Order: sequence, then C-alpha cells, then structure tokens
Amino acid sequence: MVRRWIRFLGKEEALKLMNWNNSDPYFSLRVNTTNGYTRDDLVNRLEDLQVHYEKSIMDEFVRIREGMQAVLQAGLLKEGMCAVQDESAGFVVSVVDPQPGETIMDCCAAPGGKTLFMASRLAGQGKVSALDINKGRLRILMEAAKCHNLDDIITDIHGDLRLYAT
Ligand SMILES: C[S@@+](CC[C@H](N)C(=O)[O-])C[C@H]1O[C@@H](n2cnc3c(N)ncnc32)[C@H](O)[C@@H]1O
Repeated sequence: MVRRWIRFLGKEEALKLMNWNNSDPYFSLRVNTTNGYTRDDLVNRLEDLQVHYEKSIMDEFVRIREGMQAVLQAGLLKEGMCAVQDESAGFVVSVVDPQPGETIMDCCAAPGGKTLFMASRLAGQGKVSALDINKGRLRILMEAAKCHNLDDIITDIHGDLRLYAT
C-alpha cells in the first residue's frame, strides 16, 4: 500500500498522508444555528467545560480531540445546541449550497446529518424531503429534526429509492 501511495502521490505527500493516519482522530461538532446558537456560544460552553477545541475553516464547525463525554454529559447534543457531524459531510452541503425557499430531496437520508444541515441553511423557508428505506433510522432522523426545531421544514418519506429510478 505504501509503495502504491508513493507511486501515486510522491514521497512527500505519501509521508504526510501516513502521518495524518497516525494522528489522534477528532470529533467535529456542528453548531445548530436554527436554535439561535452561534459558534461562539458553542465555544463558550466548551471553554466552561474545559474541553479544548479548534475552529474549523467551516463557520459552523468546531473540532475536539478529547472531552466528548463532557459534551454528552453537559447535554449539548440533547438540548440541540450542536450535532456530531463529520466536516466532510458539511462540505457536501456547502456544494449543494441550499438557499431559502428551495425544495430539496435527500435520498438515503437517515440518520439525517446532511438533511439537518441542509434544512438549517433554508432559514425557515423551504422544504427538505428525507427519503430512506429504513423506518427505524427515519424515526431517529425525525427525532433529531424535532430537537433542532426543523420538523416543520423536514418531511420523512419511507420508501425504496430503486422504485423511483424507473
Ligand atoms: C450512509 S447512510 C446515509 C447517511 C446520510 N446521508 C447522512 O448524511 O446522515 C445510508 C442510508 O441509505 C439507506 N438506503 C439504502 N438503500 C436504500 C434504498 N434502496 N432506498 C432508500 N434508502 C436506502 C439506508 O437505510 C441508510 O440509512
């Protein structure tokens, strides 16, 4: 594998990739702006909890390497202040760039990380239809939508995407 990386990326980039693979993983948290919170609010709560963080280049995101237990115990997720969301999923939403008033169809949507983020970008105007084949996962999605005050924007559709393809 290393030989292949060096062949494709060159030695310097391959070394960077290997160093990154050996670094401690981090969680990223996305602040829930629909509930009126800003990233500064989230950062203040993390500081109160003495959880070290890094701000992401994406406005809504903060990275933490340690302290997830403290975040959970303080109820930051339950009270809808933030969600655990990988920044790569956030980049997808940046590319979609949802605008107020739009209607968006999210296929294979559950558990809803991108659905929630897209819905929050609509600023109260527009709709996201979240389709998934798995009822239980859709239920989790709608519970999260409620917690994030986005249940009037998001509609769940239980269905098999393959049937829409014909
Ligand atoms: C990796 S998860 C999607 C993650 C989601 N997009 C997010 O951002 O949180 C894949 C989902 O696709 C759903 N799925 C798989 N096959 C499907 C199908 N034929 N029709 C609809 N949903 C399907 C699964 O139930 C699962 O919830």
